[in-house]
Amino acid sequence: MADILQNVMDHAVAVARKAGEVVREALSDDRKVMTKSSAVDLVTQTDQKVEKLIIQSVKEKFPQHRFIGEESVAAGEPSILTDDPTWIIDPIDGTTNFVHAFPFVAISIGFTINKRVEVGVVYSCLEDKMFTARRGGGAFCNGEPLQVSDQTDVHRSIIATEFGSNRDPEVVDKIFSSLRNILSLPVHGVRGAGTAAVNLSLVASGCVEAYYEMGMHVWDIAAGSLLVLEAGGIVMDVDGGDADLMSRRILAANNRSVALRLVEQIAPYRPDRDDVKKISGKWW
Ligand SMILES: O=P(O)(O)O[C@H]1[C@H](O)[C@@H](O)[C@H](O)[C@@H](O)[C@@H]1O
Ligand SMILES: [Mg+2]
Repeated sequence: MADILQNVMDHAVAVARKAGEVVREALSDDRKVMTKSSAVDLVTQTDQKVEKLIIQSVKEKFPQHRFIGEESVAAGEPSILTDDPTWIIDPIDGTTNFVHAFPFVAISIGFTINKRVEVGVVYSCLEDKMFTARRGGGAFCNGEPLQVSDQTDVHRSIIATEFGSNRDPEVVDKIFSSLRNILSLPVHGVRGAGTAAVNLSLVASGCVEAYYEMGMHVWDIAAGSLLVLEAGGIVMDVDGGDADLMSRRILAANNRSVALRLVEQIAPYRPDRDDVKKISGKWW
């Protein structure tokens, strides 16, 4: 088992690095948006190209493994997490950043067995930072160990979050209600890198105390959530319950006391789960 996980880690790092090269090259000449002009959840050809590259390369080495990838799911593949070894891939986390050349873009690769993340790799490719974690083995950035912040006072904290891509007025109201509550606690600041994977790596690195969001997907958070746990932090639901990878809700923090102060301030809502989709009139 340990050997398999080491092989998975090595392969994930190698393929994330290769993917990062493709993203960096595309930054100067291939950022055209494929989505219709009014859409805010953007997709580019580079997202699709990079996901293909990652999946092909993993399939050659691990033919029995399953995949959940952002672009494959968009193309109709199921997004069901089973007990089988599964690679959970976001080829470009921060596609909107990529399109605008806003400099935080990550390749996120999580690997689960029995529905639990065992390996997490987040490559913040414009910063050239390779974040890695193995369950029980610590979290690292470019080989240096990571540790969450030791701040216990939420008033001395920076909290990361995102506005997401849902423009439903009720959802937008909830987002602003949470923000107003948290800002007026008060806290030192609120930030957002534009990518869940990078926000989670910022928690793991001790640069922000917490990150919360509702509406992102499993491929945005699978790898990063292990980084936070392995750097000594915690991951839970935004209502303080157990974390659920497929729920599209996350609160990751340096410690329980900061997390629970945030739970009191967050106005929760429930996006449709990642593993419940209506296709041709049928739920699966
Ligand atoms: O779509 P990508 O860029 O893979 O993922 C991002 C979502 O689009 C955005 O809505 C969300 O706020 C962000 O956290 C996520 O990483
Ligand atoms: Mg993403």
